Amino acid sequence: MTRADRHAAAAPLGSVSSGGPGPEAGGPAGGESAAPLGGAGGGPAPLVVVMGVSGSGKTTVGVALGRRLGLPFADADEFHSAADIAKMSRGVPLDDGDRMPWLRAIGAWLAGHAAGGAVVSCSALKRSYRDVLRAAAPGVCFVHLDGDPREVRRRVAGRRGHFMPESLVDSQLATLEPLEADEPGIVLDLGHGVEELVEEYLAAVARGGPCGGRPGRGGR
Ligand SMILES: Nc1ncnc2c1ncn2[C@@H]1O[C@H](COP(=O)(O)OP(=O)(O)O)[C@@H](O)[C@H]1O
Ligand SMILES: O=C(O)[C@H](O)[C@@H](O)[C@H](O)[C@H](O)COP(=O)(O)O
Repeated sequence: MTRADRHAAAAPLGSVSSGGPGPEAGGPAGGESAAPLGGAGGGPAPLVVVMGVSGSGKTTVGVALGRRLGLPFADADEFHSAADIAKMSRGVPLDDGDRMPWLRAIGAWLAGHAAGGAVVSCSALKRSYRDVLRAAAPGVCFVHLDGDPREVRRRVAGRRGHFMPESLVDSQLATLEPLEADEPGIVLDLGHGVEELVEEYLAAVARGGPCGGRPGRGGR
């Protein structure tokens, strides 16, 4: 049993506190009005990765999006090994070698949910990391929460009970590679309200944008 599985067994539904709900903790991500929306125009169910640096709001928005879409939610934090968590807790950024098995595990989770749709929050900072996720789950759409680094630092500094120190935000920002034109996804302003961001995602889908059908519509 992985750390993620163990967490999932005990995790509450729909929590957005440190770590958030683990893989499979979601089932459908809770919520009163959790009607599965499916893909735009009756297309495939959404398979969404909410990406961005630590503190951008991935977990919070991912939970809200999963709830709104009526889809399972998983937080990539729950796929980290204990060694990864210890390393970040010491203020040492993960490297590619640390991240690859983690990304493959998240990709496997996405692949397992490709038919019904799902939402994952995962930093997915580099193109090469997103390539790993896309290789496992070709229909995935990335929702990048981007914006003011000062707001990101403020959020991480104010967050309690999370292993990620504020000192690692600069490394996260330096590592971040924005979505490229051929990567299906959208960019949203992390400074907007959570429900506003959910609405912005839904509006982008309704417009038939990059996440409006899958796979493979590039551009934004
Ligand atoms: N859109 C938002 N507006 C205001 N605060 C937010 C928003 N999204 C997240 N937060 C807050 O910012 C902090 C970091 O959010 P979190 O979802 O843990 O980010 P991440 O998963 O990207 O590290 C949390 O305290 C959360 O409540
Ligand atoms: O690739 C990484 O270095 C980590 O995955 C990192 O990006 C992630 O952000 C941490 O797990 C902190 O968790 P939060 O992003 O939820 O703050």
